[in-house]
Order: sequence, then C-alpha cells, then structure tokens
Amino acid sequence: MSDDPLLRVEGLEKEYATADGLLDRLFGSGRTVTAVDGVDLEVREGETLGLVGESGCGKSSLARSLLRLTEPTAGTVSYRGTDLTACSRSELRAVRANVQYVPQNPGASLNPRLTVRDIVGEPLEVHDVVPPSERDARVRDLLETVGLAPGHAERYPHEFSGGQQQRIAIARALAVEPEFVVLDEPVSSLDVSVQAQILNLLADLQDEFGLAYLFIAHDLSVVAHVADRVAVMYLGKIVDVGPTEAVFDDPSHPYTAALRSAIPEPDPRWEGDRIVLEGTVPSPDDCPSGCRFHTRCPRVLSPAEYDLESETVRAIRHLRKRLADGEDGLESVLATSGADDDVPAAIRDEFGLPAELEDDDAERVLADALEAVAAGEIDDGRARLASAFATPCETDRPRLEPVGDDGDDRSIACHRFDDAYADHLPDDSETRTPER
Ligand SMILES: Nc1ncnc2c1ncn2[C@@H]1O[C@H](COP(=O)(O)OP(=O)(O)OP(=O)(O)O)[C@@H](O)[C@H]1O
Repeated sequence: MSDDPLLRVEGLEKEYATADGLLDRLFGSGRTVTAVDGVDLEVREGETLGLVGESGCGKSSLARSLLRLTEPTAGTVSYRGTDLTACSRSELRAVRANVQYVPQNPGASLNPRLTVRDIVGEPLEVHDVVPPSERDARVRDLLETVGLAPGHAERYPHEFSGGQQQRIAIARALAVEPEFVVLDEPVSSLDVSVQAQILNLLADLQDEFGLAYLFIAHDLSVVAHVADRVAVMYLGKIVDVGPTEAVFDDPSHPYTAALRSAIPEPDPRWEGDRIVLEGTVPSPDDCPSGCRFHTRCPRVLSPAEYDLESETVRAIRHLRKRLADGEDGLESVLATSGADDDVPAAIRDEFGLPAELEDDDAERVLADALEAVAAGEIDDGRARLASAFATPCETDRPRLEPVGDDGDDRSIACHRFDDAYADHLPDDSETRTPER
C-alpha cells in the first residue's frame, strides 16, 4: 500500500441555501446551512477510511461534494493529482470510471422501474466498459461476485430484501471496475446478521480488487471492525482522525470518547464509563461559537484563573446554561424554595455544586452570583458567572492539528491537546494530553 494519497480533500465546504416558504424564495431571505465546513481529508490506496458522526453532521454532504455529485461551495479535491473541482463534465465522467458512490438506503435509490440487469448494466453502457454483446454476461458475473444468482437479473428491486438490494447497489458500483468506492451507511438499515454478510462481502471485494473505501457510518462500532483509519465528524468539521487502533485506544477528542463509550458491547480493549452527552446536536444553521462541540462537551476547559475539578467546571457550566434561560431556567429550584429558605444552597444542591468551592477566588464569584440570583437579579448573576467562568472552548475555534507520536497520522481538533491551553486543563484532567 503506497502512502501517497489516492484522494486529497482540502478546505472542502458545502453550503445549502434554504428557503422556508414562498416569501423566502421570492425575496431571497432564506438561511444558509453550512453542512461541510473546511474539511481536510486523505484516502490512501487500498485502505478503508471510516467516516463517523451523528445523523446530520454532514457525512453525506461531504461524500457527495467530494465526488461532485453536488457542487462544493469551496475547497479542492485531488484524485491521483487531478483536481476534481476544476474538471469539466467530460473529464469528471472519465474519473467516475474509477470512483464510485453507493448511496444510503439502496431501496430508495435503485430505480424501481428498471430490472437488475438494466440497473447494473447501465454504467457498463455509459462508460463503455464491455461491448454491448458481452453486457448481459458481465451483469451475471457481477451478480455472482456480490453473492446473487445470475437469474436475479430479470427481477425488479422491490423483489429483494434490504441486504440483497445493497448487493445490487454494490454490483452496480463495481461494474466500472473502480479503485475507490464511497459507501454511504452501507449497513445501517440492515439486520445485524445481514450487516455481517455485507461487511464480509466488502472485505472480500477489497482483497480481490484492491479497492479503497470511504466507509460512512453513524456508529463507531461498525467502523471499528472494517476501517484502517477513522475520521470523526461533528457539525461539518473533522474533529479527530487517525489509525483505528489509536482512535480507540489513545486519548481521544471528547466527542470520540463519547461515541466510543456508547458502543453497546464495549470494545474489550477499553474499560470506561458510558459518557452521556448533554442536549442534542445544534442546528448547522446556528453553530456554536468557539469549539462547535463545547455546548455538549463533558470536558470543557476551565478558566485559567482558578484551580477547579472538571466536575465543578461542568456543574458551573450547567448552571450558566440554565441562567441563560432567565427565570424559567431556574423555575424548579426557585418555586420549591420558600421565602425563608437558603436559595443559594438550594441552587448548589440542584447543580451538584459543593457548599464551598475548592478555589477561594472562584468561591467568592459564585457566592456573589448566587446571592444576586436569590435576590431575583438573574441577569446580574448570569453576567457575573459569564465573565468569571468563560472558557476558551466558547470563544476559540480549535484546529485539526497532529498530536502524539503518530506524527501526521493522528490529528485532533481540541484545545485539550494544545499546549497553548495547558493552564486551562481542570485539576483532575481526565485525558492524557499528547504533545502537539
Ligand atoms: N439539499 C439540502 N438542502 C438543505 N439542507 C441540506 C440538504 N442536504 C442536507 N442538508 C442539511 O445539511 C446537514 C448535513 O446533512 P447530511 O445529510 O450531509 O448529514 P449526514 O451526517 O449524512 O446525516 P444522515 O446520516 O442523517 O444522512 C443537515 O442539517 C441537513 O439538514
């Protein structure tokens, strides 16, 4: 396997203009969704690169724009040295004989009016792979290659199970004898036993034809078994990329750690607690400032001025978030506290904050803020906490930078791995921090 990348993606962006209604369309007042935001990525010859992230993080948009199935907004995609973003339609057609896309949900993407013979035979015709007289025989061969019967050629897609439909989609992609295939969630809609069959088939095809795969999945456990390297995506950005083993075993981006901990049967190599992420993925048309993951991150950095444990930092952040909702955010606490009750103590209790913080200066700020809240001055309390407990994760955007001993092969976008933010690591830093 050569180390020169087959495909190099640099600064790839994909924006969608969305129009909610007729007026938006008429006046051009719709919003812009940035689904892919400056992605750099490499796929090497013969390897499987797993691309993982929650639904809506931009995986399909990335895959489709790098193949120019949808036009990227910015960036370059170089395939064996040819910049696909600068190619004419006919040049692109020539490249497509080497690069194929197997879309998500083959049941919906296979044309229901065509027989399997026509579906698999179409790329043979478009790319003139074999003479017309040999096409039917080639289709039958391809069906056998993916484990279907040659006789299936005369049937229609709806006559097949989900696993068989996936095999048809794979046969169609293989028709042009590609060297790189993008597989968009190839097993996510299948039963576990069928998933294993498709994964085995893909591995066999890779061995036989020396294929490189970009394997997209929302589930890290699937990718763990098939990928040589893994790239983790969050809200349009790659936040962690490296050899599969390293991404699993070495200090990871907090988002990767959360995905890893969510694997139902934890990887036997890893002994850790389940990390439950707060809230849901923010909308890509309203991305958080700083690190996009900070609103859900269990390991945000603490202010450099104080020595606080992660748990305390997290609790204060939780309180800040609730205060941002004004009185409503603390309604449950304030409603149950009577006039004579110690409201600050009730708030500490609600948010798991100790009676006294371990850092005296931090304690003074918190106590004053809670007094303000107890006096009904919610805005004042929120402002005091916001200015004293701001973290660089809220303001500074982390860049994907090489970390640790793997050199360029392991990169993480997280301030925890950046020496410049060493003063901000909470006292009980849960991650070993490889040097950048
Ligand atoms: N054609 C489109 N027009 C407007 N917004 C779009 C379009 N396609 C995707 N999006 C938005 O872009 C974001 C990324 O979507 P995308 O389908 O690329 O994510 P994904 O990670 O592949 O998700 P899934 O696994 O659910 O397919 C989402 O917020 C989605 O709503």
